[in-house]
Amino acid sequence: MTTVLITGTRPYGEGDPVDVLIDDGVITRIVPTVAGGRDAGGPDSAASAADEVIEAAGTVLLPGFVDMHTHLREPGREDAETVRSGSAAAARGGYTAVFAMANTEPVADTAVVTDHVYAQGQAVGLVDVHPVGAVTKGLAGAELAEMGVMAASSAAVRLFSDDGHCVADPLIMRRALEYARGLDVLIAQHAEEPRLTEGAVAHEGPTAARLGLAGWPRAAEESIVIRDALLARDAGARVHICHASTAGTVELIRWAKDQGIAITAEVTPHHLMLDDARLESYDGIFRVNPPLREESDTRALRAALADGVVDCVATDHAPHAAQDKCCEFSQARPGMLGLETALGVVAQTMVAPGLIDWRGVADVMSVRPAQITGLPDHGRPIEVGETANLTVVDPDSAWTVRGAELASIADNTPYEDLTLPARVRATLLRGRVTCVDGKVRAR
Ligand SMILES: NC(=O)N[C@@H](CC(=O)O)C(=O)O
Ligand SMILES: [Zn+2]
Ligand SMILES: [Zn+2]
Repeated sequence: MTTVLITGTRPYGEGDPVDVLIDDGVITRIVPTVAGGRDAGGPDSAASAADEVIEAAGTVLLPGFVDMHTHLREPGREDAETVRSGSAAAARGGYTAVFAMANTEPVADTAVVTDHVYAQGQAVGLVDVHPVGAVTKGLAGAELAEMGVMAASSAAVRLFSDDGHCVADPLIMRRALEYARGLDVLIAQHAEEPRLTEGAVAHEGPTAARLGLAGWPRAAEESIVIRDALLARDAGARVHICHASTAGTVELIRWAKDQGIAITAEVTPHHLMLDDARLESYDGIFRVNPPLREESDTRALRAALADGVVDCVATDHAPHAAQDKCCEFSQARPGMLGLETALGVVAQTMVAPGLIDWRGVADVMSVRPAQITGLPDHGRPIEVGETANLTVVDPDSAWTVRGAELASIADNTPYEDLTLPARVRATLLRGRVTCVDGKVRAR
C-alpha cells in the first residue's frame, strides 16, 4: 500500500489549488491547498502520511489519457518499438491506457497474439496495453478473423481494426459490423478506398502536383466514411473512423450523427497541426497515411474536435526504423511518432487559440476515448472514490522536441526542434507513479 500526495494542482485547470491524496490506487481526499505550504496544514495534514509528494503548484490535473490508436510494433519490428519502449513513451506522454494496433508481424488476428501483447503490457506495467484484434485474417480483407475468440480471451479484445489497410470489400465490412454488433465490440476503420490510392504518397492537390508526387484524393477517405456510416446504420452497429483527415469527412460524420447513426471518429495531433506544405523538403518524415492535407482541412478538423463532431484525439503513434524513413520520399514508410508530443500539440492547436479549455482536453484525450472503448476505470471524474488514473500537466512549461530524447526506439517525430507550450509533469496508473519529470519508473 502506497500513498501519493499531489499538492497545489487544479483539477481541469478550474477553481483554487487542491491537494489530492491517493491511497492504494484510489483518490481518498481532495482538500484546498493551505497557503504557506503543506506544513501549515497541522497534524491533520495529509502530507504527514504520504509516501511520496509530488509538488505540483501551477499544474492542471486531468484524468489519464487514453489512446485508441497506437502502433507498438511487437511482435515483429522490435527494432522500431516494443511494448516496453512504447509503454515508456505512453507514460511520458500522460497515457494510462493505449490500444495497440493489429498490424504486427505476425498480425494480431488470433488470441495467441493478442494475449501475448496484453501479457507483455501487464508485465511492463507502465500503461494498460489493450491489443486491437484484426477484422480479417492477415489483414487481407477476404475472410473474417475469429473476433469472438479474441473477445473471449484473457485480453478481452473489444476493439477490432485492419488499420494500415481498409476493410475495402463492402460485403466483408457489412458482415464484420453484424458480427461486431453481436459481440458488442467496436470496429475501427482505416478509411481508404484502395482503388483510388494506388501508388499515392501525398495529398492530391497543388502541392503534390508541383512536387511530382502521386496524389491521394480526399474522396478515397470520404467515400469509405459514408459507405461505412450507411453499413453501420443498416447493421445497427457502431463504427469508428480512424485518423479523420479531411473537411469533407467532418461534414459526412456530422450528417451521419444527425441521422442517429452510431459513428465516432478520431483525429491525430499531426492532422490538427501539420499540412502538406511540409512536403516541400521531400523529407520522408512527413509521409503518413492518410497524408497531411491542406490548411483548410486542419482548420475544419480543429473546429470539429471543438464542437464534438470528431470525438477524440488518437495519436496513430507509428514508429519506423531510420532506414525505413531516411530514404526517397515515395519509398519512406508512412507514419510518425505521437505519444510523447500529443499533449503539447493539442495545447498548441486547441487550447492556445481558445478552441477548448483543459476540461475539453480531458474530454477528447481521456473521457471520450474511454467511453468509446468501454474502459470502466479510465476517463473518470477526478473525485474521491475514483481509481487514480491521472495525468499532471504543466500548462506553461515550453519544451523543445528532440527525437533522440524520446523514449521510443525509433525517432521519427515530425516535430524535431519545435517548441511545444505544455508538457506532462507526472502520470499515475492506479495510484502508481509511472513517470515524473520525464523519468519513467519501471516496476
Ligand atoms: N499511419 C501510418 O501512416 N502508418 C501506420 C498505419 C496506419 O495507421 O494506417 C503504420 O502502421 O505505420
Ligand atoms: Zn490507418
Ligand atoms: Zn495507424
